[in-house]
Amino acid sequence: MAAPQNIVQIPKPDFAHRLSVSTSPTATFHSPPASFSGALPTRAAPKQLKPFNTQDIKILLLENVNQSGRDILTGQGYQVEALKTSLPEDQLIEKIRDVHVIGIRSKTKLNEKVLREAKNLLVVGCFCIGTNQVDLEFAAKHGIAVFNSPFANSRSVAELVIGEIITLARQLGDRSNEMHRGTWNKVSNKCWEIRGKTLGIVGYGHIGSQLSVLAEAMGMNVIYYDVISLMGLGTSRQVPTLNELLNESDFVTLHVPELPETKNMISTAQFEQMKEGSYLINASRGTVVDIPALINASRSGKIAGAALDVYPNEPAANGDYFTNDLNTWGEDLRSLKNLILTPHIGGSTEEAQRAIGVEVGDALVRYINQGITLGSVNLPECNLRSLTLEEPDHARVIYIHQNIPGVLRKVNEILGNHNVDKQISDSKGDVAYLMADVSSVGIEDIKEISESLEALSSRVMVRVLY
Ligand SMILES: NC(=O)C1=CN([C@@H]2O[C@H](COP(=O)(O)OP(=O)(O)OC[C@H]3O[C@@H](n4cnc5c(N)ncnc54)[C@H](O)[C@@H]3O)[C@@H](O)[C@H]2O)C=CC1
Ligand SMILES: O=C(O)C(=O)COP(=O)(O)O
Repeated sequence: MAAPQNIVQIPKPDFAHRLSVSTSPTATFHSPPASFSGALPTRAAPKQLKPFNTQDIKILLLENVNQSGRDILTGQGYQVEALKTSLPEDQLIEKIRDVHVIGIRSKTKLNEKVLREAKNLLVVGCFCIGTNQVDLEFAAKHGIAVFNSPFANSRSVAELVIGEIITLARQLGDRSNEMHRGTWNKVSNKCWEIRGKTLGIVGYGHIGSQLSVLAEAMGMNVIYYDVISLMGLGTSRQVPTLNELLNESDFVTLHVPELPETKNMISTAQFEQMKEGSYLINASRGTVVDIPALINASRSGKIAGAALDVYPNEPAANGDYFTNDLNTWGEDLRSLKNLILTPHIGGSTEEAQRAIGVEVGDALVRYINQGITLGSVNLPECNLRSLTLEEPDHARVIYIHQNIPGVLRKVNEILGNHNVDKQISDSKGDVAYLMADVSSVGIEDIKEISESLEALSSRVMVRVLY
């Protein structure tokens, strides 16, 4: 479980009025919480909170984000609404208009249409690995940072796949279903040990490489195919083409991201390349396998079984939704032999979900309170050591802007009237991120800096934290 977070100081009620500016986080000033001393260790005591209204930060968490993440966010005094499911697009649009932060998992599609309505949105937390469900480029161009948890559930997926390899090799799904129906069917025909068999891993990233180690420990030979050249763990071996992998493998398992290039990566031609009686496992994304082609390969006996955890269309909530209404081939798929179907549970373990909650929750707090973008998947990664107690009249200026010539000169003209203690700036594609800590500034100075930056034509988003 996450360590309990310190509760932020209760704001003085008249503070926003004294500032005579809105307390909207996209336009206003926030100080870091006393509980957070920054990503880099510092000897000086972290700066105490000045009173400000953190109650104003509204967060919507969808898809049953783990309690660990919710605790971190509510511990900061943010207003958190947590729902168990994702939302239909129209309801999502209604809700997203209001919030500064949204937390999602793999199901919620934050496409351009939805993000266009998200006028107050500062940051998206993907409480999962995949970020294919978010229009990352649109978000970046509108100054919305996106964070994820790049590997906290990798082990859970790898373990599920190990379980599926044995389950397929021993036809456990079918035997268990038969027993549930009262049928005793003791067979050894086409049931195998996995020792000495070849596992072909497509995509040798966090999950693929973790799986490689586990599979070798169980006596499998491991080969892998990846678009980049990677060092094999143990005695695993990279093969130069997907076809070579398909030709050699007894089990093929897919661990690539959802990309245009991975759409229907395994289709009729690829099934033809697979060994007679081999097995396919997909716990990556539903678009990677052409399901009608899989149905044909299974019916013809080309493959002896398959395990699917992900589907092109997945329901928003738990219930009896896995029908032809969801995917036209639903019933055909369900009728196949030695086919394990799971409802996208690869990363769904207590360990993984807790760790993801903490990792993404912390990243959101760091970003909201300090503007630190370390780990962001769509903005340049910038960090500055935190402000301390010895720096009482400092402010942190964050200027997200178009990556075009001449911007820094204009920004520094604005900041130039003050002492800039430290500054960092980086760019990624069309968007650049600047952080500067300025000293000896009062409320009026902060207001003036904020308004001057807001007026620049290169502006994407301005935030001032103090
Ligand atoms: N079923 C579930 O619950 C879960 C599913 N996933 C899915 O698994 C995917 C993989 O996860 P990680 O291993 O963490 O990702 P990763 O980014 O660490 O590794 C992906 C690997 O695929 C390779 N790759 C990309 N395009 C390729 C192509 N066209 N051909 C061959 N290799 C290619 C990359 O070079 C990289 O090495 C995620 O993108 C996500 O969609 C992740 C977690 C849980
Ligand atoms: O981490 C991922 O990318 C996954 O696919 C797991 O998604 P989930 O959090 O279970 O919706």
